[in-house]
Parts: sequence; structure tokens; C-alpha cells
Amino acid sequence: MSDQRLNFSKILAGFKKYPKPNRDLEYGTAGFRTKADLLDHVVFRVGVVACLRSMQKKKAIGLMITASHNIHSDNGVKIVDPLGDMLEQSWEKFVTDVVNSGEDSFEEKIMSIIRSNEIDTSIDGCLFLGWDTRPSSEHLASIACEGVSSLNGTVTKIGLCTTPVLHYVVRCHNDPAYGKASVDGYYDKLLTSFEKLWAKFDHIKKCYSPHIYFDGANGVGAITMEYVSGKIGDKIEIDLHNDDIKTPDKLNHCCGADFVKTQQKLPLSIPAKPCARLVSFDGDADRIMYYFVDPENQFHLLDGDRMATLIAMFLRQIIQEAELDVSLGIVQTAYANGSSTKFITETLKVDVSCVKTGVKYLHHEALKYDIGIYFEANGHGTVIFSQRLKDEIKLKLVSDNEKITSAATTLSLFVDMVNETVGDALSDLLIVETILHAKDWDLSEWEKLYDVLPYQMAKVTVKNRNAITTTDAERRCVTPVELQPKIDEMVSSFKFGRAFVRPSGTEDIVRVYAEAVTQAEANELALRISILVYDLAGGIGERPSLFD
Ligand SMILES: CC(=O)N[C@H]1[C@@H](OP(=O)(O)O)O[C@H](CO)[C@@H](O)[C@@H]1O
Ligand SMILES: [Mg+2]
Repeated sequence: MSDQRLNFSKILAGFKKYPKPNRDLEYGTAGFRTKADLLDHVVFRVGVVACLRSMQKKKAIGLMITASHNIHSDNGVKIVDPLGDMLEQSWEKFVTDVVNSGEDSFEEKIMSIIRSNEIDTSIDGCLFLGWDTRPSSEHLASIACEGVSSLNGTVTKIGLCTTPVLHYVVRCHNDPAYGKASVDGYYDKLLTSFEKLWAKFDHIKKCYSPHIYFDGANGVGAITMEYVSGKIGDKIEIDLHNDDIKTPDKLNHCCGADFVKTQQKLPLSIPAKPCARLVSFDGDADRIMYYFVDPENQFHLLDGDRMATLIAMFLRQIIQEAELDVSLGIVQTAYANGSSTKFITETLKVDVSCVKTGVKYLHHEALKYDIGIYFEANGHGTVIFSQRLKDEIKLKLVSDNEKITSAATTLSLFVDMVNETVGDALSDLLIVETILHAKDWDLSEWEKLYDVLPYQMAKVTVKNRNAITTTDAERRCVTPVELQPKIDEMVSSFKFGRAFVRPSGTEDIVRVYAEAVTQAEANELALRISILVYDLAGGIGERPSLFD
């Protein structure tokens, strides 16, 4: 181990320059995320640890500065592992330890990471850095660079980009067979395969309308779609809205995928044009929502569950046509609507599994299938394909049977249109548009696949949210011990009732989810469970009330 790189005085200088406030932070499902002005010390230290991770893996690592759908004054940082996936879980603890350490203990913490991971510190750390449109992002990115430099690592700045672009570029740098490691390479791969697939299904359309109204959340997704619109505008006309990235406080304000999903209503400035196809991205363009307003002015949402089922249905048919013997499965979380799970198992007859909230859990589970489709209900998801599947497709492409080669070509183009590294709103949009176009469907046809059960989500503030622990993919509560029996009793009095509670990984609250046969009952169940949580798990602030 050469100690030349380990110039602790350089790291110490950064620790002194960016002092840590009193409050400790934890690397959660979304990395570190909080008020932007509390993050200087965090990004410096994350730069240091990410550099160590790069040395350990002898591969490039990514750093993304974003707080996704949060308010403009927040920010955050996430580490991307060499294959473009989320940081391995064992390292979440290392990075948390360093971020929270004092000036007197950081050296020991860093040495312990180096020793326990047998890191050869003579290796050059290599990082790719991206950031979103937030006013604080560039400043934080430059401090992250200082952290990396303190270990003499090198940084390639991708600059302003979506989260999925950064994941993609990191993957391609380490695995050049996956694609060209640049923003242009990303667009080129996705859009070229989209155009070719489009041409395969270019028959007369009765139902599919080549027009979408797009909500960019006034974030980086708006820039993406402006570019994409110029490339595919001859196929889909994209009407851009919420594309003001110059006015910071507009970011995610009453718009974006998270707003649409949680509020179940139109975002600002999207026209309530009956039956038009409406789409929202979130602030860093890794989530997407489809929705429409019917002629009676009712709002209809097509969320992550809907996308997973649409994709499974399409791919199941193509793999049958290509005569491929491969496994196909969908991965969901407890937030997936009960009707979607029923439809997948009983009608589609596709394997479905449920995992804990957080994309890393879904991604990991999806790796078990040749085609693993994973989506959180909130619109974050993608599809991953095994090497075995990719090899089988190649064999089918040279089959003598025209139907088989045609299906294999479709599948091969589909694979290239997917950003397998992480949920990607653009890739998901291209996938959904391709399938709707191929099926000649509008959103109401898509919606007819199954009826969703009305649901309600609520938040309860408690003294210590970690007093709530869960099991069975967060569907059952273990502590406080008296809570789950009471939830069971409450749920049993509601037809098709289902409910669960879990501590949020990104906010200091407990989340409550309830489903029932009518909206009024789902609302009531959510409220009753919220009161249980408040009473049994140390609620603070105002007690949820049935009469407010
Ligand atoms: C109900 C919900 O939407 N939860 C979100 C939210 O996590 P919480 O742990 O619920 O705060 O943020 C995560 C990171 O973006 C995302 O993966 C997850 O789906
Ligand atoms: Mg996001």
C-alpha cells in the first residue's frame, strides 16, 4: 500500500474548510438528501469515500448531485457503482460513518475502510460527476471534486444531466460493450432502437394518437425532452410544459411525477384536454407518470404498476413468438396496487415478487429472471435482461423462420431501448410509446387491463420513526408489538381492505398506506391506521383526527 495518495493532511484541510454541523445524516435509499446549505461537508466526504470505492473496484464510480422531486432548496448526493447500479449496501455504512465523523476520528475510519476492503491505494480513483438544475448543484459538485482530489482521484464532469444518464455513462465506461460512455452515446442508443422499432409497427392507427403533453417538472427532464422532441418529433409531437429551468422555485412546484402520483391531479399548466395523453417526469427524470382526463373530467393515472404490467404483457407475447424459453418476472413493493398483483398472477400468469421499498432491492430481485421487470408504484423502474437471454436472442436472429427472426429483432431492439442500469423516465417513455403504438392503444385501452383499488397514503410524525420495524417486505409491522394486531383488526372490517405502515427512508415520518373498495373507505382506513400509529408509536404534533 503506497501512502502517497493517503495524504491525510489534504483530507483534514477539507474537513476543516467544510465543518460538519451537529446533526448526523444517514445514507438512505436516496443517498444523502437534506437542505442544500447543510451539504457542503457531506459532498466533500462523499467524494473521498467514492474515490476509495473506485480504488477498491478498480473501476469508475459515479456521483450524482440531486434531490429528485424535493423542493428546490434541498439537494443530495448519490453514489453509483461500476455497473451503473446503486452503491452496494455494505458501503452505505462506510460512507455514513465518514460523513458523521469528527476531525479527530476520520483518519481511523478511512484506514478501517481501506483495511477491511483490502484497498490498494496506489490505484487512481476515477469518478464521473453529474448534477441537476438546482441552484446549489454546481457549487456542491465542485466541493465533491475537492473531496475526490484530496485522494488524487480524477473526475470527469458530465455536468447537467438526468440521474439515469449518469448511471448509463458509468456503466458504459466500465463495460464498453454496453454502449458509448457519453450523453450523445446514450441518446443515440435509445433513440436509434426506438426509431427502428417504430418502423416495425408503422401501420395505420385508429386509436393511438402521436401526440403527448409533457410536464418536465421545470427540471432537467425538460431539457432532455426538448432535445428528444427535435429527434423524434416526426413520430410523436411533444408539447412541452413546465420547462422553465431558469426560475429555481418552479422546480417540482405543483408539477412533476411525484406531485401527480401523490395528489392524483393535473400539474400546473398541463391542459385538461379530454383524453389527451399526458406525461410527467420528476425533477431528475428517473420517474415517469402517464395520466389523462376523461370526457366527464375525471382524472385517471397510469403509474408504475401499470407500466410493469403493460411491459410484461408485450414482452411475454414477443418471447412466445421468438420461441424463447426464458424466465419473466415482475418485482413490486408493498405499494403496488392489490389489483395489479392479482392481474399479473391470475390473468398474465407471470411470476411476481414483493420486496422492500427502494430501487436497490427491486433491482437485485429482478436480476433473478432472464427478463426482470421492476417498478415502484411511483413510476421508478426499468427492465433488466440476463446475458443468457441476450445470447439466445442472437441465435434466434439467424433462424430460418421469418416469424421467429422478426420477434427476435423486436426483442433485440427493445433491449437496446432500455436503460438497464436504473429507472429512466426517457427510456420508459420510449418503451410505453412503442407498445401503445404497436398495439394501437390509447390510455383508456391500456387502463382497461384491470381496475385499480382505491388507495390512500398518509404520513404520521413520531418521536422516533425507527421504533417501527417491519417484516415480510414491509407488509407487516413487528414493533411496537401491539400495532400489527390492531391493524389486522381494523383492516378486516373493510371490504378488500389492505394496509401497512413503515418508517420512511427519506423523510422523518412514518408512511401509512391503505386500500379498500371505495375511495371514501380507503381514506377512512388510512386515517384510522394513522391514529393507531400516532397512539402506539409515539406520535408528536397534532393527532390525526377523523373529523378534519
Ligand atoms: C412511497 C414512496 O414513494 N417511497 C419512495 C421514497 O422512499 P421512502 O422510504 O418511502 O421515503 O423515496 C425513495 C427514493 O426516491 C423511493 O425509492 C420510494 O419509492
Ligand atoms: Mg427522481
